[in-house]
Amino acid sequence: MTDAVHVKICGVTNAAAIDSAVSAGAHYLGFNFYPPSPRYLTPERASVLMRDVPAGVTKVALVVDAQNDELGALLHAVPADVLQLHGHESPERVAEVRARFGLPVIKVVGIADADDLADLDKYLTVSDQILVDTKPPKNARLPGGNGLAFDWRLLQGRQWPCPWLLAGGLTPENVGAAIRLTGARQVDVSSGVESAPGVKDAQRMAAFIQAAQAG
Ligand SMILES: O=C(O)c1ccccc1NCC(=O)[C@H](O)[C@H](O)COP(=O)(O)O
Repeated sequence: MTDAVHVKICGVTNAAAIDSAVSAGAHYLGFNFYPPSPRYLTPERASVLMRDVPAGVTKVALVVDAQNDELGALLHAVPADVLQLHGHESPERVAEVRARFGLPVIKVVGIADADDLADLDKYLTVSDQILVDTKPPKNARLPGGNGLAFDWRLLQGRQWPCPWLLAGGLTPENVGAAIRLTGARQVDVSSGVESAPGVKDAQRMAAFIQAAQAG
């Protein structure tokens, strides 16, 4: 028997969403520190919310092209377990952040076509995990959390030496098919389990986790 698929619920913004995600079996919770996002939390607010996350659930701090002083202040304020780098961080920058701040790093790589998979390879030795997400369209307001899927067939037959998560436009309705096609053992979702931007829906989170783990 294989282990259950791990689910990351990204962009939780309040205690009710955290409770629902944890009760439904989320393995990771993502806290968003990108100010233009509808899921943004101040470090002060996030710190209060993160304190009540049970041990065993991984608290991920999502940042976009953050500089060292911002990261230092953030990690002083919040008890994050992992950093998610969701900007244009180079492999050298990922290695630097990991060494300087001493936390495991998830680097996000955006995929639109097969060429992007070559970029992904550059991060395999410097990042603890890779989050394989849809590349944001040029006119997108946000670098992630856009509810758009990429062509999952691009991942068929791929194997990487480090753990990875599949993201981008996943929903309770399509996550089973995405897992079957790609072989993902970890999945990440934000807008597909919301009733409005930044508002997580308890029923959709539970349905998503059930579908992922059945998948
Ligand atoms: O969600 C946001 O607002 C966001 C803003 C800036 C950078 C990343 C952001 N979200 C990233 C995530 O981790 C999402 O879970 C991932 O991109 C998938 O999002 P979705 O397609 O909405 O499930």
